[in-house]
Amino acid sequence: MSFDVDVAVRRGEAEIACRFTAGEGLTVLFGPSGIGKTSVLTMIAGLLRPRSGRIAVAGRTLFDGETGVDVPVEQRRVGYVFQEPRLFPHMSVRRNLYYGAGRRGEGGGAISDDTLIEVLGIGHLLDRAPHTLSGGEARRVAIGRAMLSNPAFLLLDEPLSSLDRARREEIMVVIERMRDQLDMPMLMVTHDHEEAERLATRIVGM
Ligand SMILES: Nc1ncnc2c1ncn2[C@@H]1O[C@H](COP(=O)(O)OP(=O)(O)OP(=O)(O)O)[C@@H](O)[C@H]1O
Repeated sequence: MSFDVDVAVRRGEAEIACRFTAGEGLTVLFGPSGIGKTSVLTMIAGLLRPRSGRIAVAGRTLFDGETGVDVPVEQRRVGYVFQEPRLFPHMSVRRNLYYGAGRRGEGGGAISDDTLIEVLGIGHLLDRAPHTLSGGEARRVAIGRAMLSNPAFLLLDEPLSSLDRARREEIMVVIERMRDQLDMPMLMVTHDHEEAERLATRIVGM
């Protein structure tokens, strides 16, 4: 089981509850704007505490309201790709990419750095500054930065939003390759039906 999630939380006026299990590959959390998809990702990441419930990823319990387990965010080994790329503006692409790489232990991650940079198609961008990148390039670097921190699982929050058609296609191809080539649980949020249908191994409706 890659994701085993059963959480509830209140945010302002909104009561958010979500329950699903998913196997290997890419799980898509699908639903309309405001339903609570981002909130679910932040609970799985450990940035928002559920009022109750349980979160396990790849067999490891990260939160359990009954037994009091609540693994801190920095120990969850989560790769989080936010809705906006959020690259550090004063660092080159290379330094952005390797920002979290100190966490890689002996033997590196599930994929070598060179392979990852090749899959993402960002090898020619390493010495560039973030403000010189297109939206699609910046997204690919943000995905690379998350992956190079050697995460145990990957959370992607609308990684295709606000990109034009060509850039969306580029990122979709990258996500498909990661889904098919990496043995890593991936959970992606979208409100776009076509994206969900194309990329998901399993779709969870919210
Ligand atoms: N800090 C907050 N204070 C009050 N209400 C909040 C807060 N954060 C989120 N909410 C509310 O919780 C609900 C879920 O928000 P969330 O961002 O998780 O939804 P979403 O499905 O990811 O939406 P979108 O697709 O628009 O990003 C919304 O109704 C939102 O208004």
